[in-house]
Amino acid sequence: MSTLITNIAELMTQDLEHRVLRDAAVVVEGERISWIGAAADAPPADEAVDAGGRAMLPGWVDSHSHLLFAGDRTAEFEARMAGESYAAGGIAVTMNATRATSDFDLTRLAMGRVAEAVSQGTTYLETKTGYGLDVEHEARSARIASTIADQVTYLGAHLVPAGQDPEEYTDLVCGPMLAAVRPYVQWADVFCEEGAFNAEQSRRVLMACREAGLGLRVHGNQLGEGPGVELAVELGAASVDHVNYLAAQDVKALASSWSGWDPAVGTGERGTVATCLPACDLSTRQPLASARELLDAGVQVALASNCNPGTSYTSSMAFCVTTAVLQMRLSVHEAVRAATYGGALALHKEAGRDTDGERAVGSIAVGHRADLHLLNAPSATHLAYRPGMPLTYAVWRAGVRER
Ligand SMILES: N=CN[C@@H](CCC(=O)O)C(=O)O
Ligand SMILES: [Zn+2]
Repeated sequence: MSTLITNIAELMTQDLEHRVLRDAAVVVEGERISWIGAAADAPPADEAVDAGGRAMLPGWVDSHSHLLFAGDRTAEFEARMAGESYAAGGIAVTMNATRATSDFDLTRLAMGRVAEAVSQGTTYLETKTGYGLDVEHEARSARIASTIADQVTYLGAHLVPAGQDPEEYTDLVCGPMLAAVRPYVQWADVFCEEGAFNAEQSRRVLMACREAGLGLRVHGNQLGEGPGVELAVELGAASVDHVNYLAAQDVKALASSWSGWDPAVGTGERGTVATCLPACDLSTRQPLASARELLDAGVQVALASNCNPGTSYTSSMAFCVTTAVLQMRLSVHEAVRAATYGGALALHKEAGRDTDGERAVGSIAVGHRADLHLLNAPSATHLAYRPGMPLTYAVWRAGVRER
């Protein structure tokens, strides 16, 4: 079954050549893109969809979310808006609510969040464990996550539960908890921050997880300068996320991690993606991550929602893109790229890395997964020009029309 989507006013491909086509068309065959080009040259297909002069982008790739949770932290948010600072301790509130929720309800809640994200144009997403924090509940979160998300990250090292010895808990994370989640996860992450895990504990967790065959990610430099970025680069993590407080040597380390990468062809030795989480930064009243400086230094940047009940209770990638343009000084093209191709890069799913038989995501090109986002606007610029407007008009995920 093939579908021709024609009359696309602006097709922002986010491919390796950064092409933006005008008066374009796309043909979808099964779950992949089989043709793109000028609408006037489009081949026939089984069915046709008139895009009505709207703009099309790749579906958003949300490379950082925490969707396996129950409960609500409105009171903590209100306190923060009244001047309190964010602290890692709030995670325990969500841990208690999550543990007390049945498998059925936790699955239903997480599925609902995925549906919300997809209805806003997200077509590929990662999510994390991290609100179970014992062997049984981390394994349960990982198992449920593997049924609702495209990729799953083990975040047993999110917080040391009250009353537990930090070193003993770190042993648990590196040992029995890792073994229990291992069948369900591709990545491991650690919250390397004051009040969570120190550099030595973080290193221990990351090395054990790497030994177990997991790719690495780090929550780092969110609440102050710290060792997270340095550790992520040293251990070859795929991404370091938050990056609000960067010393000059952190930017340098991130940039040099990409020195063996050729962005024009998307090959070479990959570095550590800096993932910026602007919705979180606004909700925690942290300085917005310096995405402009990072891009100018040659770092590959992703934008992600960080959807979670504590610091960023939104899955709106459009909001992140809007903020990146209006407040972080990215161009619309750069912001959309960070929220599509950048996320794919952080998840090892970008063009050229189609090693496991699934199609590349985060860009529109022949052979890639047909993850398409049609805006109710003639150009992607409207994402910033009309902030907060519901601009998602249609979504295809792996070739299936979702909306
Ligand atoms: N910073 C660490 N973890 C989450 C927040 C977790 C929470 O407060 O529930 C984040 O990415 O912001
Ligand atoms: Zn997070």
